[in-house]
Amino acid sequence: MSARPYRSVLYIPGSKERALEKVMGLAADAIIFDLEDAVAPEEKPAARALLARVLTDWDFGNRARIVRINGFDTEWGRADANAMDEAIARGAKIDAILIPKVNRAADLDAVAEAVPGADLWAMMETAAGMLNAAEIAAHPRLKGMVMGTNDLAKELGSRFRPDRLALQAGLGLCLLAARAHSRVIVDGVFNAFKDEAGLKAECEQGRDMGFDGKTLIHPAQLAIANAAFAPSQAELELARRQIDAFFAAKAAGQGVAVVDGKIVENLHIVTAEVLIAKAEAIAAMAD
Ligand SMILES: CC(C)(COP(=O)(O)OP(=O)(O)OC[C@H]1O[C@@H](n2cnc3c(N)ncnc32)[C@H](O)[C@@H]1OP(=O)(O)O)[C@@H](O)C(=O)NCCC(=O)NCCSC(=O)C[C@H](O)C(=O)O
Ligand SMILES: [Mg+2]
Repeated sequence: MSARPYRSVLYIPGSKERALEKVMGLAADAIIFDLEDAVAPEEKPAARALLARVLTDWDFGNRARIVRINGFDTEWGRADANAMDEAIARGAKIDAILIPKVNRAADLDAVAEAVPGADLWAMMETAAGMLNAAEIAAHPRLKGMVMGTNDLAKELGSRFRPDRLALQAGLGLCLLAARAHSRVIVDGVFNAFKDEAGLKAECEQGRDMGFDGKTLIHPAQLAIANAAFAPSQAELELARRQIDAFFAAKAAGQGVAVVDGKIVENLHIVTAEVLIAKAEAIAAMAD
């Protein structure tokens, strides 16, 4: 699990200078500067140049900066990677390059070579990607995975359902792969950006499954994701009581404590400590 919070990961089209300015005042834990699907083909060269400039000259604070490039099988992918590599050499702060439609681990190699100065993240959004999630997660340069639930639904031919039944197998496979290799993993976007109740429900589903956060498409979605993926006061209070009770039991020579009628063992203490560390990391983001 990552020490840095990734509750809210906001996509911004790399072509929209106004939105790029606006994000410097928004409470996003991470930003995906998009050169892929949010940017029209005729705008891609200008968006690439704009991103290289703003990532060098502007201060995006402590938000993680992730650039989604076009695939290397398109006419824009290599130029995107080269532009970001050159920007890094000039001092741009780019934490990671996000590669779309990753099908297998070997898809990461060419980007790893082209941009040696940034971590790699993978869009998990194809049927082949789901089946190869474990080898993708094991790639030595990979640090994070992002669910691309729109593309995945398109490939599967599945219909939208509030419970995301058709996507559950893929979400679960990617989550297993990410956790097996200690990678960050964030859930897909919720397209109906004016539907607050729907977003809240989907955030809570992703959180309960184990995702670190949710990718978002509009600033109005930030507060809901930040709240859903942060530990609540009640959870923190319980975690502290579990820790106190466990160490009191241990001092008395017992390996198990009971809190609120439930057993607390070593493994629950690890979970409680991770929760408290997450709350501290979130508080540090706000400083
Ligand atoms: C969805 C939008 C097209 C809506 O745009 P718009 O109608 O302009 O929204 P508003 O008028 O409500 O905007 C209000 C202000 O907020 C700023 N804004 C809007 N969106 C963003 C943003 N994403 N980041 C930062 N700031 C934003 C506007 O500039 C307005 O500011 P102001 O001028 O001060 O009033 C639009 O939100 C949008 O384009 N969203 C991003 C879409 C996107 O990135 N899509 C690609 C990623 S999703 C994807 O690809 C998923 C994956 O691959 C998969 O397969 O699932
Ligand atoms: Mg996609």
